Amino acid sequence: MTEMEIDSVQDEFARQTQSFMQWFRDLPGATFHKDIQMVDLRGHGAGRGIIATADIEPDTVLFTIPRPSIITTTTSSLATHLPSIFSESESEGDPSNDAWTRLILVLMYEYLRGPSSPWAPYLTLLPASFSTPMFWSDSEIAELQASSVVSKIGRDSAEGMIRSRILPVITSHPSVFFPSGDRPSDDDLVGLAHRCGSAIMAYAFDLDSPDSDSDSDEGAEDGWAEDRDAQRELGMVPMADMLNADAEFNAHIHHAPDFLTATSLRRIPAGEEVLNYYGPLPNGELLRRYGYVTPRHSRYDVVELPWGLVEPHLRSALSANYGVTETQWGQVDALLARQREEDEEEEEEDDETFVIERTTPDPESTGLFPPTPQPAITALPEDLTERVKKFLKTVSKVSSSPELKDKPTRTKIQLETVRLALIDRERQYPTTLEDDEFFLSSVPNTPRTNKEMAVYVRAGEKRLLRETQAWIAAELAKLTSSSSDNTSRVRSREGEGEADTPSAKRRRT
Ligand SMILES: C[S@@+](CC[C@H](N)C(=O)[O-])C[C@H]1O[C@@H](n2cnc3c(N)ncnc32)[C@H](O)[C@@H]1O
Repeated sequence: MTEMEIDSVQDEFARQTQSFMQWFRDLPGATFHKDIQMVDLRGHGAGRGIIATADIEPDTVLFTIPRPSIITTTTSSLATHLPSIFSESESEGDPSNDAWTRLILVLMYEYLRGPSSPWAPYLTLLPASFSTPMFWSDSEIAELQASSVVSKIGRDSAEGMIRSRILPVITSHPSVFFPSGDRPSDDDLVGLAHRCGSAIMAYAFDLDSPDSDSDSDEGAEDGWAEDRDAQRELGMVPMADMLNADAEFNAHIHHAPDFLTATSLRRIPAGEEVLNYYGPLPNGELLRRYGYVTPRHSRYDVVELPWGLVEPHLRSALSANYGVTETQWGQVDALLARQREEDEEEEEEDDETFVIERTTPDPESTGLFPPTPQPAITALPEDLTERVKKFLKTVSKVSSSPELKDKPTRTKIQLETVRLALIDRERQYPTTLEDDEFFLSSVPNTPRTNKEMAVYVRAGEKRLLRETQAWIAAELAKLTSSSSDNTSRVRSREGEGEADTPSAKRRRT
């Protein structure tokens, strides 16, 4: 780009910000604190953001967003044109009737209205393109290596959903969506739907009902859309969604019946960015939904460990060290299959995965991390421990080895086999942690390019795998020293019920 072209892009960016600010200030009931300002943070790879221009005290209302200015299925006029789709009673069972699909339709409708949409100045601020992996090339996605994020990108399923649930609604109502008669091609509509879907993913709020004056974030993290399929009100909240975010933050969105407010959680010094919170997301998930990663989110990193990596090590350890025979394996498999049927445990399949994560304290009410405890591995996932225990107990029923009746022995087998599975899991990534750290050593503190972000994600996962292996090694050492110190005591407890192991905090991914 020539300097003149750069200037004109910058002018356009500033002009759009200005016209949005004017539009926002003119909304009946909207407020915007005099000591904050919307700024251009593209130099930091963060688009627009809001900064404090003077020191701000805790509990200060930073801005107020009147509910009617939020784009939802009730505030947009699309609902009046398509009552059959938007009225709950009439649309029951309709595949386009979920909060996610309906908001995509609403957003597309408002985009297609152009300048006549009441939200036109706001819509121009939403990105036309996204840096989320959904839009990466195959070679960029390959840089995520064995991260489980890869299987969650879902471009094909999004495309399928758009073609089967969004396009038919739009093309069968041309007078609503294309009143001027100018109908974009199907491919253009699919492109717009992708754009709206990604905007919802990175910008939409999961709105508390206007009837519940709530600060409660139960179920949804800080009001951000979590469960995309649930029948809940999702909305695009102008200004609230201009706040960037981090795992340490200084502002909070409060949902009141008639308006939403952004409030400071602590003193925000002049020059500091006002930051919201998107939840305790691992960097992989932050990248998938929002297209960026930050060092502070690393504490929430996760790795998925499939049962398929654990079971072979259990089987070979039990065959080699405890003499379990082929015939006995046949009996074990039959017993396990029967138990599965009796328990109706659908999840307990070969492709079941377990989420390895650190035990991490929640941020304090100021939005800062508590100084202690530091995030650390304190246990293996409870569901993994349970599954291994069940497996070992079943084997001990058919095996003649007396050692398998001994709880410390079973714990040792469990730890050793999971450690081997973790090593296998780490080997699924084609590069080592050391390779990745070498690459990252020449990258600025906050990675920006797709490759940098991908390496950051996969390195974080490898670090977690190493930490878990180190934790297991320490547990095994404790077990060995306590068994040599207390052989007699351990023997006297043989056959006792298994004590509860500490459980890692469970988190959905
Ligand atoms: C709700 S919007 C925030 C406003 C956005 N910066 C804009 O200009 O429209 C969320 C998007 O902002 C960007 N973002 C938010 N927090 C960020 C951060 N800490 N670092 C970099 N980008 C960030 C990401 O692109 C994300 O998808």
